[in-house]
Amino acid sequence: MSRHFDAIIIGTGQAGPSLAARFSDAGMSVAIIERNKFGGTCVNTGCIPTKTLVASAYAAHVACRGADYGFTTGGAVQVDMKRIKARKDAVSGKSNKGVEEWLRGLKNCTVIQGHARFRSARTVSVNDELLDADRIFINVGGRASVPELPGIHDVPFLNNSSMMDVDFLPKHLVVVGGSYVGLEFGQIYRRFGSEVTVIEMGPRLVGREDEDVSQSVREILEAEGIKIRTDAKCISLSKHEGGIAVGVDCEDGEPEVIGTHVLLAVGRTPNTQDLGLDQAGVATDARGYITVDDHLQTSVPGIWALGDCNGRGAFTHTSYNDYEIVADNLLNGDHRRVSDRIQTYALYTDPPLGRCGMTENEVRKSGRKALVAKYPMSRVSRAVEKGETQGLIKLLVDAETKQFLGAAILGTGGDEVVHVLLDMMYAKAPYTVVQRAMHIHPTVSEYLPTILGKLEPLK
Ligand SMILES: Cc1cc2nc3c(=O)[nH]c(=O)nc-3n(C[C@H](O)[C@H](O)[C@H](O)COP(=O)(O)OP(=O)(O)OC[C@H]3O[C@@H](n4cnc5c(N)ncnc54)[C@H](O)[C@@H]3O)c2cc1C
Ligand SMILES: NC(=O)c1ccc[n+]([C@@H]2O[C@H](COP(=O)([O-])OP(=O)(O)OC[C@H]3O[C@@H](n4cnc5c(N)ncnc54)[C@H](O)[C@@H]3O)[C@@H](O)[C@H]2O)c1
Repeated sequence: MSRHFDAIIIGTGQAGPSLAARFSDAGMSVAIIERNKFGGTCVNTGCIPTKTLVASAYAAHVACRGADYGFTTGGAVQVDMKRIKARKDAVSGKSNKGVEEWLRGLKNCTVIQGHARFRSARTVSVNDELLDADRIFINVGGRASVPELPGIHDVPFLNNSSMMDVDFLPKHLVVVGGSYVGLEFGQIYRRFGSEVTVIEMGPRLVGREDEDVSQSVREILEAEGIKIRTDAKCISLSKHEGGIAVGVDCEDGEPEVIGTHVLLAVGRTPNTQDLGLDQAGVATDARGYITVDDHLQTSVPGIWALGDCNGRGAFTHTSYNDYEIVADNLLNGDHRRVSDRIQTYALYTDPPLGRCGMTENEVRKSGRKALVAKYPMSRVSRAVEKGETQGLIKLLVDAETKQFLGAAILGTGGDEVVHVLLDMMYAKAPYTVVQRAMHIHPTVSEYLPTILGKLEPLK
């Protein structure tokens, strides 16, 4: 005998809990299953704890720059890693508790802790119990990838989850992977006082971005004393009397980096291998991501996949947007589609990189006629006043429609300012709307009309 629900949700990431609440409000009976911590990656080992650490690192960095602003701290800035971790744990813990209490308080929702596994297209097992529903929603997220690097089984290494337990200052943190996870943690620990080396196998950091953006990010990190090794074609790990030796095999520089700790930040793997997807007939791609259509339905009618596990996004906002699409389509008879959303994200180094739409490289590849304008942050007066002049602004516009194609804002406030451009893209408005708008002084946004005045054909 199985227990029947109108809907079963597997995982409490960034889509599952909101979906449970919407269904519960609509009078549907819902079972939501979580095998680990409520709130998933973002809440416990991702966005929330890392951005809390970014804030501590920023405060320490500004304190170290006291002389630039006209104050002294009465000695060298000392970080207390136990207190930094306690602050991070408090912020993250509050959110984790909030998700659990919210779910347990929903009137038509049954919260079950345990590992869920499909037994058929309509049945799921958890803790030796069978549940069934006509609609099942998968929100199982992902975990840090562990590539089969030579020596990987011989040495200890950290990932984004185990980094959450670090309450000491690594003497020399070697970060393998020069993208979101690696660069955010790398800068955080450099600002806390660790020696940091980032090793990236590609030719540049944040390889999805344009060359000028990658180069600018690199200069910002190097200026803080982070060592960067790109083109590390053959990475290996081995024990060393000084800690761990990371073989880098770069085109230039030392062939080995000796660190006390290694952080692996080389991408994510979806949590789909132990879900019994074959029992339900749900298809995955070669990398284990659940294949979905434009409405997020899987290969099996009645089963949807939301968040990182569907490979259609890898951010909290894409997972939350998946929830909005599914809920609006099912409950409001809407026809929302994944393909209607515009790519956007931020890299939370300091200064941050705010991005929306296409990169310059992507625009070139698309072959369309475009206009581009670039402007250094050092000429933005708000940045000068704040003493935070690193970075650049780049705007891309379609030459014929005059609509924005994309933007990169690497600089103070870049994660917020980019929304001006993003919303114009959703509105399909021409760039002249922004150019004629009056903005507040002194802000980074007030420069957008000036920068748009410098648009020229993309060569
Ligand atoms: C270090 C780091 C920093 C990040 N920072 C940002 C950021 O600043 N901004 C941003 O937008 N994104 C960020 N991300 C990405 C973001 O965390 C994820 O995209 C987001 O959490 C979406 O996850 P999700 O909803 O797919 O599921 P998740 O949050 O991964 O949750 C899935 C849940 O399902 C549970 N589960 C899995 N399998 C089962 C099963 N069989 N049975 C029961 N439960 C199961 C898991 O325990 C987990 O709780 C960051 C990620 C990392 C790693
Ligand atoms: N600010 C944010 O929104 C944020 C922050 C952190 C993480 N995230 C999410 O988490 C996901 C994972 O981030 P990530 O940085 O781990 O992965 P990623 O896929 O963004 O980057 C992995 C990096 O590691 C490199 N790499 C891969 N294998 C390697 C190897 N064997 N040796 C050396 N380098 C190697 C890649 O070239 C790439 O630069 C991202 O896709 C992102 O969506 C988002």
